[in-house]
Amino acid sequence: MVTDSRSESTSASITDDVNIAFEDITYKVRHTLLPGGSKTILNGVSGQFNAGEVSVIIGQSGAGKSSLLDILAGYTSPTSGRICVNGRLRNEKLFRRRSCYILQDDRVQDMLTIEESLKFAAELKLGTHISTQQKLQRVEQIITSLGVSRARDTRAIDLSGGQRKRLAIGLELVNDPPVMFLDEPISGLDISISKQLVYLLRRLARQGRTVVISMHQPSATLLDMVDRLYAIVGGRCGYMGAVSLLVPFLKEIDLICPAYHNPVDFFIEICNDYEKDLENHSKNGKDDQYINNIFSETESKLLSIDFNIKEDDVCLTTLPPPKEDPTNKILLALKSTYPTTPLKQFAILTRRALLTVWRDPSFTVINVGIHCAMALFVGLLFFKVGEDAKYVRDNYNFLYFSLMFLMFTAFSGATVRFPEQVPIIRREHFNRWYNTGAYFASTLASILPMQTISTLSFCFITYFLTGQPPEPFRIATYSATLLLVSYVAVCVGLLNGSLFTVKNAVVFGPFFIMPFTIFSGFFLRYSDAPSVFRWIFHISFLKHGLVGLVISVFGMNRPKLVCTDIYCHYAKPSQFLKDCDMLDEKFLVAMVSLACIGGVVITLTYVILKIRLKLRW
Ligand SMILES: Nc1ncnc2c1ncn2[C@@H]1O[C@H](COP(=O)(O)OP(=O)(O)OP(=O)(O)O)[C@@H](O)[C@H]1O
Repeated sequence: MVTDSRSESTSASITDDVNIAFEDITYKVRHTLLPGGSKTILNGVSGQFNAGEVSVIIGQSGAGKSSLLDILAGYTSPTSGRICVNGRLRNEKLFRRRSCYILQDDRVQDMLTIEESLKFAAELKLGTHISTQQKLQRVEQIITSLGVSRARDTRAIDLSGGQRKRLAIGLELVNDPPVMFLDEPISGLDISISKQLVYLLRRLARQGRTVVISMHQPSATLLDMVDRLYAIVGGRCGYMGAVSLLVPFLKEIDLICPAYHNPVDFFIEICNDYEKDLENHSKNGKDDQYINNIFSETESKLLSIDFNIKEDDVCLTTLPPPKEDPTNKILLALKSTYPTTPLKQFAILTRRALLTVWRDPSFTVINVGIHCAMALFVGLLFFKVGEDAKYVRDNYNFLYFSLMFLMFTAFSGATVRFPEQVPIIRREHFNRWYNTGAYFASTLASILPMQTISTLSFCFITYFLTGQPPEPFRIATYSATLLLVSYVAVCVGLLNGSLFTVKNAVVFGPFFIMPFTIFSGFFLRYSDAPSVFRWIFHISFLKHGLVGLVISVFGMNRPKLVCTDIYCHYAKPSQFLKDCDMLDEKFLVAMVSLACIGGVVITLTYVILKIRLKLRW
């Protein structure tokens, strides 16, 4: 029956069917740590979704539709139960290679246009067995099929809610997966776009894909394009079968749907009152007698209805499968989960991130502008303090302020980076666009150039305005120190952002930075600190930064300074180094320490991001 129904497909069919069956799925969540503090979301539900069909999960809000979809897509694990693919226990890794999950959250890259987003997706998600020409053709087909041709050059930030939703769907259609899960894909779309979208999904299903969609309450027009209904009532199955058999099913338990009434509307209205009867009658999803004539019914209905949809506007051809033997399951399971190599992923993601950064004025013009404006202000405030021994203390204050300013700007800019991106990364990573390492490296590669420009602008303006020694070697060490400090601050900001949401990251930010500030050596010298706290100086990147700056300006055998007063205590720079507890400090050691702290923070951030994506927290 499945094969017959595919004859309407205009293009080649998917070669291997993926039929999904699930049995006794229970899903519980803990809302408190106290005993008994768990809530059962799904209660022993069973059912099956087949290739070639459009299956729709319906139910009231909070019934458990998204939870079931999350479990079927492999996004969350059930507390108990079995999921089988083509009659055998599902292999998660293999399944993820062949499926995509379009979540309810439709966040996309705001600074990219529809066409750019789709092209980046095609580059990342389609392997080398697809030519560039085919990739572009695919992008064109998706733009036309989703009805977004007129907005193709509009940045996502300026799209309407419905257009963003369609873009989010289009991004996952790029690689032509055999199994598609879509959570509420038509919410926020008008009826004509909803029809076009469901019709597209139906055509994709007819090419042999397994399409499972969750919807609140599909309208009668949409129902005509649906093959299988799976109704959830309070975490249990209330019906599984053909749309046309829902009314007879209800009649068997004396629930009569009024004539000319949408049966799904009727079902949703009465389901709460008859929860137990519905569960018993459908055997919690185990009864398959209502799925017998799914196709013949819906096909005949559909052919008799004018959908007012232009066939050519809703068409996606199937893509050639990768050159691998799909029957060799062991080899496939061992192979990388991603269609492109990590290096290629890194290159594409870096290009995408740089384009995004370049288009976001807060990261370019404003960032550099603020650094230059602040450098001019500070430079004038501490004008020429570096030339006179009388102002050595002021010069020291200037050095510390520079350190703090660059640290804070770098830290706060990086802090919001991950929390803003996590919903997007989570979706893309789950749908196997790229691995965490490639994404992480591309984030660093896209932040550091802008950080370098901003920091160096600040460095050079202040260095000359404050009258520091015009010696190339000192300029180089001074700039290198500030650059390294700002890079480490970026890493600490990323670490903070990898742990929290935007709000919490901003609240916790100062707590992250405070220990480094107190133990920087500016407020409290190493030798004056209680010995129990001294180790913190060694891990404070600000301490090593301050050492680097002070040595650059006052160290490295700097000759006696000019003194315009009767007496200058710090005319000899070595006296100042002694009083700062820095006489024995080495510039190189400070730089190596900074690099090591940066390395540790980067590694920690990467591990946390990886865990966060794995646990989907
Ligand atoms: N982690 C969780 N902790 C506590 N309750 C949860 C958790 N996840 C889901 N729930 C609850 O489980 C129920 C089912 O949630 P689910 O999102 O699956 O419903 P839904 O049918 O998709 O609803 P909607 O159509 O409104 O999206 C809801 O009452 C929800 O509050």
